[in-house]
Amino acid sequence: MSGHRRVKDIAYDDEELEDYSEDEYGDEGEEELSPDDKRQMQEGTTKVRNALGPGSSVSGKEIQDALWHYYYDVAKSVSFLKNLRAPPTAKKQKQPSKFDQASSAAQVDAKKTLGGSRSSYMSLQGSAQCYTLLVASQEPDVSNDETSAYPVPEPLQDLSLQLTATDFFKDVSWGHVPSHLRSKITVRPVHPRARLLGGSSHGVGKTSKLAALAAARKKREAEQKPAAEPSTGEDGSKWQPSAISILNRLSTKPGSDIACKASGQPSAAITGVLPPQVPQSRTYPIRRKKSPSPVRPPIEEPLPVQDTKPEEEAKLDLRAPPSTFARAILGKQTKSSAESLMRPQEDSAFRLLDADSGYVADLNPFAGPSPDDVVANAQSKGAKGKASVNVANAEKSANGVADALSSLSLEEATNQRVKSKNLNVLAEFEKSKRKDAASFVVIGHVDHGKSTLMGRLLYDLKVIDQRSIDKLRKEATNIGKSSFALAWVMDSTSEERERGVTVDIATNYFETEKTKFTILDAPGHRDFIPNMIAGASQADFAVLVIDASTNSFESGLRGQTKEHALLVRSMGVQRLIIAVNKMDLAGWSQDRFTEIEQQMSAFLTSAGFQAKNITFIPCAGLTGENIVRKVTKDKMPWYTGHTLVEELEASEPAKRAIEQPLRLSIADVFRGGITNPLSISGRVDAGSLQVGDQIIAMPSGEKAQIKGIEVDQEPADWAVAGQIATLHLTGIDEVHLRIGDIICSFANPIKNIKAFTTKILAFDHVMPMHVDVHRGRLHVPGKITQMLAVLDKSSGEVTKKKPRVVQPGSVARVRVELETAIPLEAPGRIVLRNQGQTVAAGLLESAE
Ligand SMILES: Nc1nc2c(ncn2[C@@H]2O[C@H](COP(=O)(O)OP(=O)(O)OP(=O)(O)O)[C@@H](O)[C@H]2O)c(=O)[nH]1
Repeated sequence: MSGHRRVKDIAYDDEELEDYSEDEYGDEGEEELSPDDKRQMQEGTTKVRNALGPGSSVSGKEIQDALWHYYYDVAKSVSFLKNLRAPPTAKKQKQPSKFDQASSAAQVDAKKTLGGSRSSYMSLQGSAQCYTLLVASQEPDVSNDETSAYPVPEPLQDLSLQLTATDFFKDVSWGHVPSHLRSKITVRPVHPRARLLGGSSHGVGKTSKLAALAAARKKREAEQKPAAEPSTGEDGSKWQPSAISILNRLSTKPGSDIACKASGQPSAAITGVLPPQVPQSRTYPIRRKKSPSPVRPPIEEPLPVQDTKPEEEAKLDLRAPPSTFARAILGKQTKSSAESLMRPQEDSAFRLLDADSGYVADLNPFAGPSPDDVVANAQSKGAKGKASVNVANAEKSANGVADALSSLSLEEATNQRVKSKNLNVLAEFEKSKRKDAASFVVIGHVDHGKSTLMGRLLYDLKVIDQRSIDKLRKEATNIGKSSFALAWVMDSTSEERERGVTVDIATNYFETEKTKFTILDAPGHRDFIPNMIAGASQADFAVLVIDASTNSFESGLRGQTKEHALLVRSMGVQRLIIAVNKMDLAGWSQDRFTEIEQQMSAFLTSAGFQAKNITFIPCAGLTGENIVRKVTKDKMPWYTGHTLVEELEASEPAKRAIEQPLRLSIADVFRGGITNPLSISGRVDAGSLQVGDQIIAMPSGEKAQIKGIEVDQEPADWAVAGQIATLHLTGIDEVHLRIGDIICSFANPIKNIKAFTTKILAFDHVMPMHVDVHRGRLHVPGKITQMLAVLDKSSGEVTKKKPRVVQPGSVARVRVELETAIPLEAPGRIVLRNQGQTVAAGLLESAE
């Protein structure tokens, strides 16, 4: 929703506010693209069309789908669409594989014999990468119908790319199957997947706007086409697409066991001969036209199959049998019910592990204390300082499974007490002569070259060896993304590599003579701003990457370049290095560099950065100019300043709040091995800690003890503010530790609060509204309940009391209430977001 409409919709009444956020967002998202999306789509379509040339047969819809899929990235969309239309022979010059040879032979054959008439289709070109095959019966093609869980793409126009499965397998001996038994092969697109669009696994936990729009579009299309109805059975019951696709896979071959069971014929595996031909309705149990339940049949009832005898129907229960664990838990008392859940065709291998077979002894798991009780008992005994845990008691009371657990708990219990060296950490830090530690977040609009720049930095500093880079180059080239090889040093997940888009913060390390640096490479795409906020919350300073090439700088300004800069400033970052990147594409032009420098300086100083804390460096991450090695005179004779590394080194060490109470924001929680079963990592925001310290985790309020510390991936006795440390903990369960929680000193914990007053800088119109409150990795829903005052930007004095709306760019004081209490304290920094947009960033003034 635009800020303009929001102003009109102001409602101070709490009840009205309740309805404000999610429903409206969902509806609007389903209706249409946002104006920004529309603009990007329009611009992108024109650019792609131009790049493809007038002779291209690519449709407008295909272009828009590609732009959507690649986040409006024109280059990627063009290359995808070109590949889509490229003739199969043009794709690879190298020796074709046996499969390729067979496939092209089949295509030639099919062209000769079948001409242009095609009843179904299959794109062979590119199919290996993009599609998986599903074999469906020759009955009405459910996977091709609109209600299918896997809608099939539009048929390709180029007939050389279209073949039926029957054509393809025509010359294969087992293809001589009577025509009424032949199957059709349909394609199931693997992409796009909603998960990537929906943000990272660490992230928001709800579908992104893009994913919501895509889902809505799909839903609308399905609703508009009555052709979807053929999936209704004779009795009017609708088949469940997902269930059907599962059954399709289970009933692929007429001779398979399941198909034989459905038909009442013995399977080939049992008889050693192929089954006689059977009527189709018997062969494929998916045609459950008399199904009484369209969703899932009741457990006791067999899957209804047309013309199938009742006792045979029972054999069609396709449910998975209970696991060994489930059977062990169910034990003998529930044997009959367990038995009733078993499929009749269960295999003998499974029976070997059957609870009745003797491998799992008579188990009555409820006779003694539960495994959790045993662990808890042992832990509490350890915590009380008893020298030894009463293992005998545990053995007596627990069954076999619990015995194993009790021995584990014994070890954990004895580890509970970790002796502190009682170090004077401040003195240790002073005399340690450790290199300075600094972490910086790399920010900027999507695709401006952040990851490539960092990959180049690590490569030129020899943190990454030549072999690893060669390997990445090869892998990137194999999927047609050779230009992303350096970015892959940072972007390590398959999703990120496939899409060429960073999703979550990537961390890497390097050191120079003076300083140990931690790189926090942030995603540039606006859907992943929560992850960017998380990265920025751990940074001492920021590197803002700007693409200098034509139009890119300008589109970045309308996109995330300004938003990221404002966000980091609001989160306390004062120093900014601006890498004016891709200077190779800007012809190493001094004019372009100066233009960017002037525009950005004006904006950044108005946003609260001091001119002395901003530095501009012209560079090219891809080719490596001015990153570690200086640019040669023939390219940029006009530049005599620092390289990026020199500028990083020149950054003054950030002031550390070492003497304040301990505050560490958890960035990750992980289970280690036997020696360190539970660990967390995060930046020490304030204070210090050492091995043996008692700490408290907030908001859970649970205590724990530090068993070990790692700093810079090496064991350490202590850590201080500014360092990113890994803590191995004992005496706490992992359920009490979540990403975003705060680790505090035992003596001085942070408070959980449910409301606060904050001074905000408005990015958008701000009014009483629902907001997500972000603090580092933590974010909770809340709402702005009171608009207290508009403030003068420089003096902070009240210029207007109780405003109805705060305009973008203004500073104001508002009161925020949270749905759940979280650990926050003044002067903490928070970001307020609404419907995926950053509306304000603020400094906490008082907590309630
Ligand atoms: N010509 C040229 N291309 C570059 C340069 N730096 C990056 N690129 C290309 O720009 C594209 C995007 O680069 P990335 O490093 O993935 O961009 P990013 O900013 O990290 O992208 P996100 O993290 O997804 O926001 C890739 O194709 C790079 O090869 C450069 O200096 N010159």
